[in-house]
Amino acid sequence: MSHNKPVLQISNLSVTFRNKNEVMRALHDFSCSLYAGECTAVIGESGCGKSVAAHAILKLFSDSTEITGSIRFDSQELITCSESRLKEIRGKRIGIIYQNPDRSLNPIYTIERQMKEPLQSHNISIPGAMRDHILKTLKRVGFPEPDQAMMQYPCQNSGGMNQRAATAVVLGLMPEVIIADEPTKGLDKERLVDIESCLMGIKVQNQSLLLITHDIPLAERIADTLIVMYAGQIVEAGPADEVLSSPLHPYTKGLLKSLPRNGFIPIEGSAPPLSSLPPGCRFANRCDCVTEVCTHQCPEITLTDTREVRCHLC
Ligand SMILES: Nc1ncnc2c1ncn2[C@@H]1O[C@H](COP(=O)(O)OP(=O)(O)OP(=O)(O)O)[C@@H](O)[C@H]1O
Ligand code: NI
Repeated sequence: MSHNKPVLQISNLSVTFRNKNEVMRALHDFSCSLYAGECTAVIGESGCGKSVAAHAILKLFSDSTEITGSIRFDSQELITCSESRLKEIRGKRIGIIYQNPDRSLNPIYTIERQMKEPLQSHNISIPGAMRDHILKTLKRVGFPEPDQAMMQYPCQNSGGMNQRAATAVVLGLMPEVIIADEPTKGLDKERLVDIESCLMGIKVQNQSLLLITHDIPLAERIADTLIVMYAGQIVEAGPADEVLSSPLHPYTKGLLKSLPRNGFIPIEGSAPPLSSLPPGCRFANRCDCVTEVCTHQCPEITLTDTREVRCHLC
């Protein structure tokens, strides 16, 4: 894949939460580059830090959370830029579809108003009528009768409808980068097809998509690049087709074996708690290939041609 300059370049992004008695590094040295017209998907089991990575890009944490590393966007460094500058970027230039749509919808606004207000507050002018733009965007996310959908309040909708309405709010702003945190969660089969074509549409419109998902077949169909995370770290990354057809890391291999088409074989055991991580490889206690070095030395990421992998044995 030949690449131009990335739209968003993330290097060594780390996030540490500090509560009263606990310091927890939920994300450790996360790096990736997002390109216009391409999708990067992030997979990994629950609690591995996918949403933390997504939220860190827009610094959506309280002040007690430490975020380090670098996020370059349009020649700006988001890690150090002011809150007022970030407010201009959030939504308008980098949009996020939250895992939980309740977070993005206002219960006392109709869907039309939810979509209109951010466009107005960001001074985004729409060629043609605003109403047409809203109707078109609602149709894109799978509302067959968008003129009715725009009159609804969130409490009148199902969870899946609100998930799609929240997606429409984000897409309506036409950001250059869209972060979608499990956008297909809780949707029935028919709506899954709508959202999938809508996600493909993001690429077609030359926007960049960071897709967080548990749905590996979906990632396989949409993603150009695949990132596999485990216990707060990237363990493998590379072109999606290569990672899925010839996985290098034992965790990626395990994830693929757990797919129904590959025999539904789960990975035994569970990931270590982020508050007390082992000194060696974080996957060592579940790895079939574990060796002496794995238990006491944390592997660094190594680059092999187009691939990245964090394993002593690869
Ligand atoms: N604001 C926060 N304060 C403290 N800990 C947090 C906060 N947000 C997330 N965490 C912790 O960070 C870890 C990673 O959480 P995260 O939500 O990123 O997981 P995930 O990979 O998105 O999982 P899922 O697939 O279930 O959504 C978890 O242990 C979670 O409890
Ligand atoms: Ni999540």
